[in-house]
Amino acid sequence: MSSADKSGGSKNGSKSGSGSSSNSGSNSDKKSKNIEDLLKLLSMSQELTEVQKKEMEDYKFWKTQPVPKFDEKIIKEGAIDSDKTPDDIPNEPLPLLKDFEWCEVDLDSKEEIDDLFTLLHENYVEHQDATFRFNYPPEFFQWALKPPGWLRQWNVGVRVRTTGKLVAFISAIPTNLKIRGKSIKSVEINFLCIHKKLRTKRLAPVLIKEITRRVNKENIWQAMYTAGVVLPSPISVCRYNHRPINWSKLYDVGFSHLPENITKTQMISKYILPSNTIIEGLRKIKFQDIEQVSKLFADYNKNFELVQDFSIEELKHWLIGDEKVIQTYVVENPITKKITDFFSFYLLPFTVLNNPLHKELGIAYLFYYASDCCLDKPRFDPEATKLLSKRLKSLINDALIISKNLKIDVFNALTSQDNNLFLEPLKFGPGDGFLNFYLFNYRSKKINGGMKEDTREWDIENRSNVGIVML
Ligand SMILES: CCCCCCCCCCCCCC(=O)SCCNC(=O)CCNC(=O)[C@H](O)C(C)(C)COP(=O)(O)OP(=O)(O)OC[C@H]1O[C@@H](n2cnc3c(N)ncnc32)[C@H](O)[C@@H]1OP(=O)(O)O
Repeated sequence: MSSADKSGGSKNGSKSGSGSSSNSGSNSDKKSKNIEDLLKLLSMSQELTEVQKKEMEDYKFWKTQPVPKFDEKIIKEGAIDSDKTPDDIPNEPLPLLKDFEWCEVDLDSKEEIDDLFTLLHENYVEHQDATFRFNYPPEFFQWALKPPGWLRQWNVGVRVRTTGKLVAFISAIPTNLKIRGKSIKSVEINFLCIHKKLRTKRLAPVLIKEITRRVNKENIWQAMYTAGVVLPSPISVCRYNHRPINWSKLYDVGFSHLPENITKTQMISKYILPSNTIIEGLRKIKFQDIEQVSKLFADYNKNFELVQDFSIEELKHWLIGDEKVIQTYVVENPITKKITDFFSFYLLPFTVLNNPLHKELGIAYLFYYASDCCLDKPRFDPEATKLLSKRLKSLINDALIISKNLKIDVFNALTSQDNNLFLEPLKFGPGDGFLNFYLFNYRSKKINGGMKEDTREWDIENRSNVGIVML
C-alpha cells in the first residue's frame, strides 16, 4: 500500500483509489461530487498532471538513480546498471543524523507492529482534514510483508534515538517478475512513509538508498514499485475505479450529496446487490485447490506483459490467509470437479474520525483472478472477448455480493488486467486517482495500463497488459 498516492486504495500512502467520476459513467455520477471526493480520498491517488511532473533536472535524487528519463526512447530492454556484485556494496548502513537510528521492524513483535501501525495510520494517508486513516489490522502486515522469502532486514525503520519512536519506514519483499516473458528476480518496494514532522528534509532518498543497499547485498538488482506521484519514469499508468456498495453509509459520513433530481432511494437502489452469490460451484478456496489454481493463473497470465511468476508456496500465501485480509473464491465444476475460475480481493478498512454515526469504512480491493473460459482462443478474438466479458461480469458481481455481506462499503479496482470488461456494467465509476508503475534499474517499453492516452477513459478495446496487482 502505498501513498497519498495509493488511496481509497491502498497503497502507498496510498496509492489507492479515488473518486468515482464519470466520464464513462452516468449523469447522476457526475453530480455526486461528494461521493467522488470521498472515494478520491480513499485512493489518495493524485492526478497525473503536467504540473506534477517536474523536469528531469529537478528530480535531484531520481536523476542520480538507474531509472529511465521521461523522454528516453527505449530501444533495448534490460538492466540499466549491471556491473556490480554484492561485494561492491557497502556492509554498513547509510549514515543518519545523530538524533536518529536505523532499526528492523520485527513483525513478530506485537509492540513493533503497533509502532508500524501508528506510523502508517497517522502519516500514510495525506488528507487535508485527516478524516480518514488506514486502519491496518495486524494480520495485514503479516500478509503484506511476510511472503515466502521475506527478510527481516528488509523491514527498515528509522527511530528517534532518545525515545525509540518510529518515524520512518520502507519495505521490500521478494518477487519474480515476468516482463514480456523475461523473468527478473526482483523485489517490491512498499510502505515508504515518513512522519509528517520530518517531511521535505530529504529523508526519503536516504531510505530508498538504504533499502537498495540491503536488497543489493542479496544479489538482487531490480525492483518494482507504484506511486501516485510522477517520478522518472512510469512503465505504466492505471486508473482507480470505485463501486459503491453501501451508498447510504457513504452518504451518512457526509461525503455524498444527493445529485440534483435524484432521490436517496434512487441512489441506494442504483447500487443494490442481492444477498446470495449466483455462480454455481462458487466456494472458498482450499489448500488442495492451489495446484489447479496455480496452473489456471499461469495460463491466464500469459495474456499480460507484466506479471508476477508465483511459486505454489507464494500463491498459498497470497491467496489463502487470514480472512480479515484476503478473500479468495474458486468456481468448481460440480461434475468434473475442475476449477474453472477464481477471484480474490483484499480488505483494508479506513477509520472514520469525528463522525457520530460511523467509525470505520470497509474497503475491498480487487486482487488476482483468472478464468479458463476462453484460454483456447487469442485474447482479442471477438468471441473470446464476449465470453470473457460475460464470465468476468458474473465473477466480479459475486465478489461484490460477498463484499456486501462482509460489510464492505466500497470496492476498488484498477484498469489493469481484463478489468475494463466489467467496470461499466458492474457500475464502477472511474476515479480521479492514477497509479504509476515503476521499475528500478530496468529499461522497458511502456505497458498499456487500460486507459486511453488522450482522454484517460477506460480503454475497453485494448484493455491492459498489466497483470500485476501491488498492495
Ligand atoms: C534493487 C532494489 C531497489 C530498491 C529501491 C527501488 C526504488 C523504491 C522507490 C520508493 C517506492 C515507494 C513506493 C511507496 O511506498 S509509494 C507510497 C509513498 N508514501 C506516501 O505517500 C505516504 C505519505 N508520504 C510520505 O510519507 C512522504 O511524503 C514520502 C516518504 C513519500 C516522501 O517524503 P518527503 O515528502 O519528506 O520527501 P523527501 O524530502 O524526504 O524526499 C524528496 C524526494 O523523494 C521523492 N519522492 C517523493 N515521494 C516519493 C515516492 N512515493 N516514491 C519515491 N520517491 C518519492 C521526491 O521526488 C524527491 O526526490 P527528487 O524529486 O528530488 O528526485
